[in-house]
Amino acid sequence: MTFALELKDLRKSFGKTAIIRGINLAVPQGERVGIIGPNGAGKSTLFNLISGRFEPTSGDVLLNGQRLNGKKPFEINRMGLSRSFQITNIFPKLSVFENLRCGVLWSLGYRYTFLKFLADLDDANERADELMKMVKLDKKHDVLAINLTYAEQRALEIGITIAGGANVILLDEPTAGMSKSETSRFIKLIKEVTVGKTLLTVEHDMGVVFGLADKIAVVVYGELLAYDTPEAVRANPLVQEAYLGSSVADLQAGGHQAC
Ligand SMILES: Nc1ncnc2c1ncn2[C@@H]1O[C@H](COP(=O)(O)OP(=O)(O)OP(=O)(O)O)[C@@H](O)[C@H]1O
Repeated sequence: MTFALELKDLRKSFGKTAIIRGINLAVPQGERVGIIGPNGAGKSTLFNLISGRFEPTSGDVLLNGQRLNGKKPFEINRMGLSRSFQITNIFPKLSVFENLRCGVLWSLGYRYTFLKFLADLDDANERADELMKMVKLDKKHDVLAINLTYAEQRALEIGITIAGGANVILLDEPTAGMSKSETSRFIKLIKEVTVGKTLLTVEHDMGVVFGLADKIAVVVYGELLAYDTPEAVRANPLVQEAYLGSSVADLQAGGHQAC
């Protein structure tokens, strides 16, 4: 079976310090995975290894069965993996529509060839319109990104992240900074726009993780402590032990406190 994403004995050290210590994980197409773990456990490092920002010290990352080792982030993106970077993908002085069209053109591999640009433009306009509806920003067509609310900017960012049709999507704390009601609307939106896609999120808010993920990967001290359904993870004594103090109650409740 080919998995959408596979990590094989993945390791990363900075100097002599081992941060990721032999992670094995196989994620089937269409599964939504929440990555949780105490502060400093290695979650961001893991994301950076998967998206090609860091080169593994040893081990493999496979995307749709293809080894990613040595590939640059933009090459990995073209192979079907897209990562959001909390607003930084957005051009503040472009409109919602223009931002999404840029995302589409970039994903089409548009390389400033004027004739190719013209040929692609109709398709790109159509796709940008479709994305705008998907992320519920169709009423904001001409609004400059800088003038959107924070939650709308995050929605635009998701639109740009999925613009190229990548089948594996990585989201860093997608609801960080949102109010409770914005958060639940946003979880619904993420679920809608990622139907059929493989989704990985790094998230501190347990309410978001338990609301979004089919499976939860628990990373502790650079190792995968558990990879299971939210119910099984919540009941796992090893996981509870890793989350000392109030976070145990939080885990059990699947509440909205940060871990
Ligand atoms: N580029 C780097 N060079 C050296 N050490 C690093 C580097 N990046 C991360 N680390 C170290 O690796 C460890 C894991 O960091 P990482 O950011 O991956 O953890 P995390 O689980 O995402 O933490 P948090 O939940 O606090 O964001 C930390 O001790 C951090 O200091």
